[in-house]
Amino acid sequence: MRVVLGPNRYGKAEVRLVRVVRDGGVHHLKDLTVSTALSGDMEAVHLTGDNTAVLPTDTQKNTVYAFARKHGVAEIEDFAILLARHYVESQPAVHHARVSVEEHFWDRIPVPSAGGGPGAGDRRHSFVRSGRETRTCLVHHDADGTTTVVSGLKDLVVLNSTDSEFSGFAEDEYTTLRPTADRVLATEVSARWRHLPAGPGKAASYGESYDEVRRHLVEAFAGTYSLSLQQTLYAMGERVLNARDEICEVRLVLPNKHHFTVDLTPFGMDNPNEVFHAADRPYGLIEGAVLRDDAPEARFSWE
Ligand SMILES: O=c1[nH]c(=O)c2[nH]c(=O)[nH]c2[nH]1
Repeated sequence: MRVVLGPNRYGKAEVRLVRVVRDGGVHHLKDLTVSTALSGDMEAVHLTGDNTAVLPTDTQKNTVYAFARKHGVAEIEDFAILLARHYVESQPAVHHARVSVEEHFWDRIPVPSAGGGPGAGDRRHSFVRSGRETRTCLVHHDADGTTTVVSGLKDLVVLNSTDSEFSGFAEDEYTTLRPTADRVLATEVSARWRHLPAGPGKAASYGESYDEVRRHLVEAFAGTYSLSLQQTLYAMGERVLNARDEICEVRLVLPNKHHFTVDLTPFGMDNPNEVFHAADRPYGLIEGAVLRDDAPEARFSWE
């Protein structure tokens, strides 16, 4: 028996970066959490403690801040690609880089004004952290020249207060769930979508692509008469793939945020689907991938 080193990578996790762009007196914010991980010829460091091949995680972190200053931060995918290529192309021992970025949104604080007179509008340098979802991306760059891009979002909470049923399910001796023809359907969407290798089509930036995929996901959730969350999941993925040529696969994680009608009969009241207990756990967890049948090999895209 011989012991060998298995797959490994190392990097800096969750570098918090805020970049302010000063456009005259009007400021713009980018608030990111960046994680980098490198792999390659790392036998020596693990087996003998020889650090020659190791670009320190501290350096990886510094590069994130330096690149933010040098190149600015536009779309998170572009920033991640720049970093991933830099680590691989500048370090002979590094054969693969994985960069993940989360973007936290901020909204401008509106200026209060009496009757919308002079001074009405948005503050130039004051922001409130948005209640919106978090935008994400995961980029890999390999020494063979391959770059893969997965974009995504998380913490997007949506709810339909009707147009959702769940019935006709399998039953056994442990089943107590009653079929329902009208329930609340709520979920916190985690979605990731894989771009075709060429990236978004000529006209589409990653920003436009993100806005459109998000719109399609939300509209598909709202517009689907749901017989199960699984069916809604498929409809959401299918809608994105039909609408967006640059995407070849969508992966969704949808917790079923159960809303149970409260029994008010002890108080002599009915409850015609109006008062609910929003349970936080346990929750159903529905996960699935929807993809074009001609999608290219994913290789390391999702890792
Ligand atoms: O949409 C649903 N899918 C399920 O698989 C399931 N299981 C369950 O108890 N409720 C639901 N709802």
